[in-house]
Amino acid sequence: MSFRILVTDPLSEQGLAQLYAASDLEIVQEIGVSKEKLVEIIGDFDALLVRSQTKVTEEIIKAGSNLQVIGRAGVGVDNIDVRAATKAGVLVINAPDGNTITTAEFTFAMMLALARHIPQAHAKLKDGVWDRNRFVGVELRGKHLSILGLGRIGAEVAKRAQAFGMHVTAYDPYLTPTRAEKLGIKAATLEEAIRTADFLTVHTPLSKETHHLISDEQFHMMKPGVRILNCARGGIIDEGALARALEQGIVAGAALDVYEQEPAVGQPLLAFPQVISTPHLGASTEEAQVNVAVDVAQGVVDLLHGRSYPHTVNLPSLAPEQRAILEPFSNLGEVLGSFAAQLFRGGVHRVTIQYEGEPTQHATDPISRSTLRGILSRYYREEVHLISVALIAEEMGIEVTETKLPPHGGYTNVIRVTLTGANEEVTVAGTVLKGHGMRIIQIDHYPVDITPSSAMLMTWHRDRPGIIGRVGSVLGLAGINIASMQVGRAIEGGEALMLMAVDRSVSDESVQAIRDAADMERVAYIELPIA
Ligand SMILES: NC(=O)C1=CN([C@@H]2O[C@H](COP(=O)(O)OP(=O)(O)OC[C@H]3O[C@@H](n4cnc5c(N)ncnc54)[C@H](O)[C@@H]3O)[C@@H](O)[C@H]2O)C=CC1
Ligand SMILES: O=C(O)C(=O)COP(=O)(O)O
Repeated sequence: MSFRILVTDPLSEQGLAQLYAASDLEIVQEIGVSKEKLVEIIGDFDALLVRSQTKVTEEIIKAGSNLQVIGRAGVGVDNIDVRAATKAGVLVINAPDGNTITTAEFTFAMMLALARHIPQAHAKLKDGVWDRNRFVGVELRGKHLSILGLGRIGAEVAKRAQAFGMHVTAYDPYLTPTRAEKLGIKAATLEEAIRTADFLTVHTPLSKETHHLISDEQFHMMKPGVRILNCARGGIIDEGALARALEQGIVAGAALDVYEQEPAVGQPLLAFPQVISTPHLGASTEEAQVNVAVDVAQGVVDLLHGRSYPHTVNLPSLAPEQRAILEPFSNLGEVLGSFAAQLFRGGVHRVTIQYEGEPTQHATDPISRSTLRGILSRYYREEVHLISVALIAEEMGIEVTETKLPPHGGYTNVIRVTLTGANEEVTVAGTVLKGHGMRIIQIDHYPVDITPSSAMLMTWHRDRPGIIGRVGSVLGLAGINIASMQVGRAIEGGEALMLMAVDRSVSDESVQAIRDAADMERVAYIELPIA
């Protein structure tokens, strides 16, 4: 099998070398392709590689009928409709490590340039004016730097600022006091960070929460004379509010690398002499471009070949050893989910996945995703991807709850799936027995013990002699062998169920014949996702 990869933004050739080296990959470069052309051609590709220029919209993703992976050679994925990709089961990956230092250095270059008016003085001299009086700057030493977003880049900016004798304060909702202390940084609230800053720099992703994080209200809290930097994403700082703050003299200067609309030619902020600006160059060094292209190309190669990659944006990534531990539980979850969904007759309102024992010692998200896939595959017309299961459940209005309990009832591990609807509830539980594979151990309130198989038959009936024989003869006439069988009943002569693993599929006619022959309450033929 071979794969086709489309590259639409300029990526380092050195980074792409491993793609060219692989014999089963065909690489097509269409740099700067129009949206219309992209929609037209994307259907022929298994992977799309971009930087920040290509806007990967829902329309493009929908047209990408063969698309498996969208790779972003860099950090920010705000140019990719990740939700649409998730819904379509397309993995989005990025390369967040390769440009950290480059972007931190760039931010620092911008801070120094801003403090000392280097771009303005340079432009004057190039124009033939020797002016030593207009460009008196400020020192960084002793100034308060506030960093909003202390992630990879924010932390590297902090280190460099400390080397310059700045006092560093950071606001980041995920910053722990221990980490702040280790980095020698003052952790603050957003307001505190805003009020104390001489220099304020943003290093968050652009999200609903960070959009216009700095707007008129925040500018009015700032110390007059503050200097602002944005080398993260346009839109974190409200550009209109920044222009007003510059006009009002609150902001002494701003350094911008990123803009709400890019390319930002003609952006009114660029007309302010106190604003220095670059065309989204933060990650543009030879080193960073090789790094991110190598990383993302490796990610695409690994994922297309069924291996894992650590930087998946819309699916938690697992280390191979973790994968090996979780795989049997994920397979069990999918089987139980599929089983429960086939017993369920109405519309599911709620899915409860209960974990007991071993699975609770690990991240259960991958198991829950597989369980949901088992359930949703019954209802959804198209193939259900692990990437999109949570979103599909949300869109179908299904509430998903996970609970975790200590080991119970003699099993070291149990997964119990309960589907609840308006007037119906179905529970199926199972376990993984070391060296013996999965077992189904409970169906509703009946304890059972049976190895699930790809074809199963289940009956609900009143416990009485002769039932097994009648079912066996109908199956025998249809040429279907019973591989194993379990009978469960609460009390003698009461409600009972029979569960059989059969060697091949059972037709609707045979299901009806069993129902008639043994006067069964219900007979269900169940197919399970077992290879
Ligand atoms: N100008 C350029 O060319 C480049 C820009 N970038 C951008 O820089 C930004 C930071 O990148 P990294 O440090 O690699 O990302 P990161 O994910 O390591 O760090 C982001 C930090 O922001 C924090 N955060 C999230 N929401 C927040 C909020 N509401 N308030 C405060 N903090 C919040 C997170 O907890 C995290 O610590 C991204 O927007 C990225 O796209 C990255 C590389 C190059
Ligand atoms: O990595 C990021 O988030 C960047 O902003 C870099 O963007 P670029 O790849 O230079 O278009």
